[in-house]
Amino acid sequence: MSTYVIGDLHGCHAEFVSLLEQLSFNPANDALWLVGDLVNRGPGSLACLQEVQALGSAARCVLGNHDFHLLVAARGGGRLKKNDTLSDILATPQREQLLDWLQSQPLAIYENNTLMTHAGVLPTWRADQAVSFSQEVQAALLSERAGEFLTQLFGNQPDQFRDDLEGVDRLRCLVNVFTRMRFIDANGRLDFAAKEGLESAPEGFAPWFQYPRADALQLLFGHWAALEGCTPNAKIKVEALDTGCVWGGSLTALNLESGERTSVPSCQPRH
Ligand SMILES: Nc1ncnc2c1ncn2[C@@H]1O[C@H](COP(=O)(O)OP(=O)(O)OP(=O)(O)OP(=O)(O)OC[C@H]2O[C@@H](n3cnc4c(N)ncnc43)[C@H](O)[C@@H]2O)[C@@H](O)[C@H]1O
Repeated sequence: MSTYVIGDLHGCHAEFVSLLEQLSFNPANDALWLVGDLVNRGPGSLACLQEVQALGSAARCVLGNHDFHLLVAARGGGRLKKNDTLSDILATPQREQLLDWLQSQPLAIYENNTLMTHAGVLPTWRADQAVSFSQEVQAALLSERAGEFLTQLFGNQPDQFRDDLEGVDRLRCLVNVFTRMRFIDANGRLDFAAKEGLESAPEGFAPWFQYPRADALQLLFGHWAALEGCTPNAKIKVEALDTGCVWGGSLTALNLESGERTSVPSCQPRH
């Protein structure tokens, strides 16, 4: 039995199928963890959602910012953007069932001293706190007022988590840490402007994984394609899994037991 962690699919269905074949993935014996952003930008968002859902309990995933973008577009009054590739999901007769499934996914998965989130966690958050914060957001997503929550979700403030934050401000801040974080300052304040490589760090900010932690937790994340799967000068045990498939890079799986990485090349044009 093997556990494979796969980076951002972003609708790259052909590459997903090819990677599972290369791994000889067997849902009866193996487990699949997905770091989120199953959909958008690539051509096969609907097929990716269907494929992951069809794997049943063999696949576990966390929500990414583009998964939230889909939920907000479908159920929170949001608008699609010019380059979004989500129309096939919004038009399919399976739409409500697929969205219900997506909306019920967590933002953090923790097992065997390993924590998976889409973008990362703040260095001050213990694993049990991250799981509890994920459960807070999940409770809002599963509540009767989920539509109202999705309507108010998007925004960049508050950009610094404090435990006394309440209501939708607290939830927005938690979602932004879990799904959008890249650079933070020494006080844990998030920057939302810089999206490229480490050279794009704003003054006084550093990648979240360059701050030390008090524990020896292993962190798994995707989201940051410009890292090309690397975490230079990391102060923690961490694996970056987004190798930019949708940007013409590759789709990568990490075998959690052996530490071995397997990649398949992208079918998308290089950006
Ligand atoms: N609470 C909330 N508030 C607001 N919005 C919310 C939200 N929750 C969810 N959202 C959603 O999140 C979006 C904003 O998220 P952001 O995280 O701010 O930005 P993004 O550009 O959408 O990031 P993406 O996830 O695509 O990252 P990637 O590294 O692939 O790509 C980033 C860049 O990297 C570049 N890149 C890729 N590969 C590279 C490489 N090898 N080298 C250099 N650059 C590379 C690409 O060109 C690209 O420009 C909003 O549009 C909204 O829909």
